[in-house]
Amino acid sequence: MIEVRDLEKSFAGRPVLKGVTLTIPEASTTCIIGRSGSGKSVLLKHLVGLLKPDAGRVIVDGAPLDDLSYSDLRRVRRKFGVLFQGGALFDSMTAIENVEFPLHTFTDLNAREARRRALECLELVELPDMGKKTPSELSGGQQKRVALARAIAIEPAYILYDEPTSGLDPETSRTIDELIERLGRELGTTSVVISHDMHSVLRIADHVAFLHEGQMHWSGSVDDLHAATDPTLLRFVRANEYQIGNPSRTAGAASS
Ligand SMILES: Nc1ncnc2c1ncn2[C@@H]1O[C@H](COP(=O)(O)OP(=O)(O)OP(=O)(O)O)[C@@H](O)[C@H]1O
Repeated sequence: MIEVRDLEKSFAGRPVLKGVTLTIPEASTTCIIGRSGSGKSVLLKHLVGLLKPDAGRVIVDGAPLDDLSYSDLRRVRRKFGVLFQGGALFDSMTAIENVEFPLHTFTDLNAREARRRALECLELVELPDMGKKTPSELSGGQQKRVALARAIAIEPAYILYDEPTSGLDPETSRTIDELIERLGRELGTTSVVISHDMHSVLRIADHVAFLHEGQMHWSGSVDDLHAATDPTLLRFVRANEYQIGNPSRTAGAASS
């Protein structure tokens, strides 16, 4: 479980997170939604200790990140796979080398074992034959899948996704959503997904957290979301061309 308590972060005196509190339960998918610039990526980076809060804390499986030594923090980071916005693959490496990278960094696997595990991961994301290609030879959707294979390579307990479907067409987005759902189910991971795409959120989320003006304005289950009456939340959802609380539209979205 990840607990975020009263998290505050400013950049150059400008507050981005103004006391964010959130609990991310295990073995489920939490989607963080919010307007562009509301601080979603900044929040995500705090979860894995890539940014240090000005105040407040992040507690991962009972361990407060701010109290950890470098080696303990490294051990906690080993629990995370991260799919950054844009995939962030290394252009100079082939797909399989990208997937092997965290295995060489975080595990004691030898070259042959790392290769075998990387191949397994490419199979899990249904790209078994793409290992020798470089990122520039892959489509946007394939790049995301390779990045996903890299994120799951070390068998993380948590996978963080920063807008995994941005820039993809609806069909490819759906494939990525299905993959996120399947990997969560099969690997038993806890997923945290930042998304603008309400169709995607409604497909994959167990819990939804709405970040607004630096604060966790609303959070609840998907059922709660359908029953929500909070005007700020509804404005955001409607601005994203989604109608909640309407089963026929929801059913259509789930199968579109
Ligand atoms: N390292 C940084 N230095 C200075 N400002 C930053 C830094 N990281 C983020 N910011 C600022 O913090 C604010 C929130 O950024 P963040 O990337 O978290 O937004 P977001 O909600 O993820 O937006 P989007 O949906 O567009 O990706 C922005 O104004 C951004 O410019």
